[in-house]
Amino acid sequence: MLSADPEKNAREAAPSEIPPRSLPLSDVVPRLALDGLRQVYEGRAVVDDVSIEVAPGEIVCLLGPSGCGKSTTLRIAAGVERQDAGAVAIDGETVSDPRRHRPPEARNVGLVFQDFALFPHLRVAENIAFGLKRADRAAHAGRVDELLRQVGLDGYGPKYPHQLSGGEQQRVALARALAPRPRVMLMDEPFSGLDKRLRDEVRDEALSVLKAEGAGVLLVTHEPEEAMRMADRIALMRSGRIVQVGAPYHIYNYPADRQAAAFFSDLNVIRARARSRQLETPFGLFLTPGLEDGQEVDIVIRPQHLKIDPDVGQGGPRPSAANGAPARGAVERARFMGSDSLIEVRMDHDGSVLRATVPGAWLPERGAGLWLSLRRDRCFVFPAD
Ligand SMILES: Nc1ncnc2c1ncn2[C@@H]1O[C@H](COP(=O)(O)OP(=O)(O)OP(=O)(O)O)[C@@H](O)[C@H]1O
Repeated sequence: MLSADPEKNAREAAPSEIPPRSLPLSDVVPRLALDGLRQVYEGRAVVDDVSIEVAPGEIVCLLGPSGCGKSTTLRIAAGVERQDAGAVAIDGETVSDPRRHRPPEARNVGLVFQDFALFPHLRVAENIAFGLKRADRAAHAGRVDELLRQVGLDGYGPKYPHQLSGGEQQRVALARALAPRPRVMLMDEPFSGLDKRLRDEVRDEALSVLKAEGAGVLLVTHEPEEAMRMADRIALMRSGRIVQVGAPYHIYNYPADRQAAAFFSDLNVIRARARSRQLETPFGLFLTPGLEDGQEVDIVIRPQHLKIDPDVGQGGPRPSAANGAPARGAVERARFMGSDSLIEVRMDHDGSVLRATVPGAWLPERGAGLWLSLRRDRCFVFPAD
């Protein structure tokens, strides 16, 4: 039975699919703990009561649209900005609150920010060695070579920054931040300047090194796919607040609200009104015992979760508990997208267009009849916008 609580729907629909959530263990002191951070600019709270913990060896991605406060949160964690309220602790020790403020260089954090700056007059190897403590520099002559290899820049040590592309410079900045083996690594879109193949390689290598060393990584990105690929946990931000935290699987499959769902993919939305504890729709009944009579809701489903059956003139597939009843429509447009095909279907019952994706290449003719069904275990029901 569906309720307006998507987590409850999901739990009831597919309990065996839910993996354990990778929350930090409560008896482990977090590498980084942000507690009730708040920052106000020009009368607007751009960071509003943000709390999150990063465990040793954990990668947490702050994910959200442009301007939602991700970078400001990271800058406060680094100490390059002072918060109006809240506290930052590293390995259990408070390094900043409204009364105290330890500067960034005294926090044992690695920083990789968008506006990274290399020393132009120093060679690549010297730039990286700068990240090592003075005493370590001589003792770890091989460390610079190891770091260069990790970021895919073997042999670049003698070059100067101006001889490098933007992406190469970015990787030198990453190596410099990795050099002192920081306990906390703060990264703001650190791989954005790299092309896809290189980005995957450098990212996987850098993050596995950080994980192996037990660092806590807080990483900012606005790309959902990147966050899903990298994160142990994603903290979804909107308008200065964290709206949901969880493992990528959890955030994707059990979004907190419609906007959270929309952040990861296109959505189909079917508006309905509750009556006698159910929703009557062209796709069959949805039982919604938790809804009041008259409440308007949106039934939301991702394009890849619609079930498609070609109309072969026999009235469509039989209704079932898993998929409800099918509704008929006609192909408006079909496009090949690379790994899958996107089919836009104009529905007979109300002329609305629903989008469905199928793996591989399938391009039915415009006007071809199709039956669409909504997989009940993949539907979310949210209060109407
Ligand atoms: N020093 C500042 N003074 C005034 N407003 C600021 C300042 N720094 C940031 N802002 C505003 O605070 C909001 C949050 O900015 P922030 O850089 O944290 O967002 P973001 O989520 O990292 O965005 P993006 O992904 O575009 O980098 C934005 O509206 C920004 O314009």
